Amino acid sequence: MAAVLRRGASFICLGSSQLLSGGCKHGRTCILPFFSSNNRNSSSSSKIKVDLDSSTGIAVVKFQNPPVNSMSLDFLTEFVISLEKLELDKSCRGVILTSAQPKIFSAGLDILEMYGKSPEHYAEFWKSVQDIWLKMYGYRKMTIAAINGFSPAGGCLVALSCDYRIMADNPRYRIGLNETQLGIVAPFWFKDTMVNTVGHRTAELSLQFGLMYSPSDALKIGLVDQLVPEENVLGTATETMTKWLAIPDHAREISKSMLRKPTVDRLLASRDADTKNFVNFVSRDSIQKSLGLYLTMLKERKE
Ligand SMILES: CCCCC/C=C\CCCC/C=C/C(=O)SCCNC(=O)CCNC(=O)[C@H](O)C(C)(C)COP(=O)(O)OP(=O)(O)OC[C@H]1O[C@@H](n2cnc3c(N)ncnc32)[C@H](O)[C@@H]1OP(=O)(O)O
Repeated sequence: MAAVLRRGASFICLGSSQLLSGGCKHGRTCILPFFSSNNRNSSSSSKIKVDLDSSTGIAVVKFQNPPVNSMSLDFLTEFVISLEKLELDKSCRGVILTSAQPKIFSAGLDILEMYGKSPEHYAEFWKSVQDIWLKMYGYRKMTIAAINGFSPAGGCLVALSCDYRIMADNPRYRIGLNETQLGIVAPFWFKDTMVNTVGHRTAELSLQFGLMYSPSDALKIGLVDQLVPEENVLGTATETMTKWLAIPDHAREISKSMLRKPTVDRLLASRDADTKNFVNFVSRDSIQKSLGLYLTMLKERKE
C-alpha cells in the first residue's frame, strides 16, 4: 500500500501503488507536481527538478544528482517519468535540459550500475537506458540541451538526443562519446545518434578514439550548435526555444519524426537482443576488470 501525503496542493506518493499518478507506474518513489497559483508548475523529485512556465510553454528540467549527475537506475527512472508527464501536458511545448550541478552537465551512465552486479540488475539498468533514449530521441516536443559543464558518454548521448545544443564556452569542459577509453563500446544506437549529428567519418574517428572535445572543437564538428558564455547558457536556451516555438508544433513534430523514426525503429526492433548483448558484454571478466580500473583511476586522480 502506498503512503500518500498531501502537502497543500501537492501530492507525494511513496511506494509501488499508483493511486495518484500515471507517472508512478515504475514502482519507485515519485513526487507529483506542485501547482502554484501563478503560471509556473514546479516539481522536484530527488534527482530531477522540473519548472514549467505555462505562459511560455517552456519547461526547464534540471539534473540534480550530486556530485556529478551520474545516471543511476533511480535517476533514469525519475528522468523518464518527468519527460512522460511533460509530453502529456498540453501547456508544455518545449523542454530545456540542464544541470543544477556546477561544472557538470552529466558524467554519463553510473558506472557503479554496471560493475559487480547481477545479470538481472544489468538487464534492468540497460532497459532504463534504452527507455530514456527512446523517449528523448522520439520526443514529440522541442528539446534543447543547455550544456553547462562536462558531458561524457551517456551525458553526451542525452545532449545529442535533443533538437539543439548550446554549450558553455569554457575551454576546460569536454563533451564526447568516450566509451572506448573505459574499455567499453558505445552500442549501435549511441553510434547512430552520433552519425546522424556529425556524419559518418567524424563519428568513425570520434567513437574509435573515444574523443572528448573542447567546446570550440565540438562546435567545429557540429556536435554542439552554439557556444555562449557560461552565465548565458540557460537564458540563450530560453530565447532559442522561443524562436523554435514560432514554428507550428505539428509541422515541426512530423518533420522530426520523419528524420528520426528509422533510427528509433532500429532499436525497437531489437531491444531484447540489445539487452542480452549488453548483459553478456558487461558481465565479462575483462570488462569488469576495465571498469574496476577506471573507477580506481577516477578515485586516485583526486589524491
Ligand atoms: C558490441 C556490444 C556493445 C554492447 C554494449 C556494451 C557496453 C555498454 C556501453 C555503455 C555505454 C556507457 C556510457 C557511459 O556513460 S559510461 C560513463 C562514462 N563517464 C565517464 O567516463 C566520466 C567519468 N567521470 C569523470 O570524468 C569526472 O568525474 C568528471 C565528470 C569530469 C567530473 O570530475 P570531478 O568534478 O573532478 O569529479 P570526480 O572525478 O572527483 O568525481 C566525483 C565522484 O563521482 C564519481 N563518478 C564520476 N563519474 C562517475 C560515473 N560515470 N559513474 C559513477 N561514479 C562516477 C567519482 O568516482 C567520484 O567518486 P568518489 O567521490 O567516491 O571518489
